[in-house]
Amino acid sequence: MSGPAIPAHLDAAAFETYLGRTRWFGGKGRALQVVGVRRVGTVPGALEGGPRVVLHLVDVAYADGPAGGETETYQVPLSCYTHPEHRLDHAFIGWWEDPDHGWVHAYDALHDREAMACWLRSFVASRTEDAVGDPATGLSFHRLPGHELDPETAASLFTGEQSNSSVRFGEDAVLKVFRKVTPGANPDIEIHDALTRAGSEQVAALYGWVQLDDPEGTGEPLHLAMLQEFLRTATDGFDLALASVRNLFAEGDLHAHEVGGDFAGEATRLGHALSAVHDAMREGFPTGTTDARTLAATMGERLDAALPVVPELAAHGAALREVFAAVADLGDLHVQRVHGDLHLGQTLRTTEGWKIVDFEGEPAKTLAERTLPDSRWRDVAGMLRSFDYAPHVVERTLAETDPEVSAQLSVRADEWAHRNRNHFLTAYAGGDLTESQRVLLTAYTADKAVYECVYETRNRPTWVSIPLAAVARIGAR
Ligand SMILES: Nc1ncnc2c1ncn2[C@@H]1O[C@H](COP(=O)(O)OP(=O)(O)O)[C@@H](O)[C@H]1O
Ligand SMILES: O=P(O)(O)O[C@H]1O[C@H](CO)[C@@H](O[C@H]2O[C@H](CO)[C@@H](O)[C@H](O)[C@H]2O)[C@H](O)[C@H]1O
Repeated sequence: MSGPAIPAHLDAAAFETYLGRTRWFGGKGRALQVVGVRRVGTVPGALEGGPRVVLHLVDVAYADGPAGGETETYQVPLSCYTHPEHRLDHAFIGWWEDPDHGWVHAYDALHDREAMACWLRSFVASRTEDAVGDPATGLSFHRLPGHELDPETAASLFTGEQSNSSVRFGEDAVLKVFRKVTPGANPDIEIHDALTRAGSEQVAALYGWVQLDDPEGTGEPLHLAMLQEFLRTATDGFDLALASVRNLFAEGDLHAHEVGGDFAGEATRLGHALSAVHDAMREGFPTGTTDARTLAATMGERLDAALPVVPELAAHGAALREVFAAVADLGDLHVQRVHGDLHLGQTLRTTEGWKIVDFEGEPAKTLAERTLPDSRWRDVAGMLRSFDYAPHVVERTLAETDPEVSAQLSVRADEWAHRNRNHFLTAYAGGDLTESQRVLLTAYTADKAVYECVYETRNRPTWVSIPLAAVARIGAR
């Protein structure tokens, strides 16, 4: 811990209020208590008259969590001024008197381009492979070889829905500041590092990262942020899929292959891209085998945990358990590092082809679970589920304005999903699947749909019908 103490009571209240207002805080809607605020370092590169950027870790406990149980830790970098900065009122966190600096007016630094310029200058100062930082706090900035940064590039915060916060520097680089942090190597950095060094064309190149050495005394570093290539020609894969579906729905009499916005070519290219990324991850990380019975049991346990949250799943419980039980007969399964939470929203179409982003895995899993080797078919199943979501999201949007939306539309939705799933799968597998692969893929798809039922119930309750319908279809096979 460094720097003068800030009155603890003032801190906790200010952070508690702010967390509840942000998009990225994972505990929204729960009764939270900030049980600790740690000042862990200052970003170098402050200019005379500019803000000091002070990194804070905020420990949060929940009234509905286990008493004395685990807390979550969120990163909140503060941009500190000696006077109010009204242009940052929307990101105001608190103000207090500091023994060393007098009155401090503190704002979420991600919203402040002056503060983000300090991060960029620190990366520029950290010459390739030679970290710059503060030995007193263990904070360090790291760079990979091969890319020059311009310290004058202006910063702007991404505005989309995110569980972290990303800032782009012009059209050159994007800095993702991790919000919920856990000691240990961050999988997004770890995988981008390996794939960038291997020359993969399917990911945005890693330029650098920020870490804190051993803040918890466990010997594990804490990864705070990742700097990578900004993909300036990128369009979100899910948005592209929605546009394709709308095209099909607008052409009442035409089939998917006859419509201008047909997605099948993109689905094929996505299949090839995922296969290449999987091959690169297999080369870059340890591989092994896992007993199929263990996997089947884990899927069953996930269903058990989902039932109290989504009681409608009970009607399909027996059928789902049969699907999982079939996996148990498959013997030893090949496992490797995978993406872990792949869907169309994690794919970006650029002029140079498809890129895959966000290798952090499913947000609800622990870091240890997210970094375990797994079957490649988990990611394939994630994509298949997304090909089901896209047409049904458009269908339900249309139904909101026109409750009489035709049954014909539902048939067309299935047609779109079926066509694109098939193109993706054929490209990924390079031909037909074996019987064992089919059994495994069906189980992973069912498992993902169960996960989605829980995810939607907690985050977008009106969407839960989409994965529930998929569960019913899988169960009815
Ligand atoms: N390298 C990049 N270049 C341009 N846009 C990107 C890049 N990486 C991610 N994005 C965009 O930012 C969004 C959020 O990124 P993501 O890694 O999914 O963040 P989070 O972990 O917060 O969900 C993505 O949906 C994508 O549209
Ligand atoms: O992107 P995240 O890592 O935050 O993933 C979570 O949120 C996703 C939604 O944004 C969720 O994805 C589900 O909805 C998508 C449409 O919005 C759909 O394409 C996916 O197939 C579906 O799973 C994801 O499951 C969740 O972990």
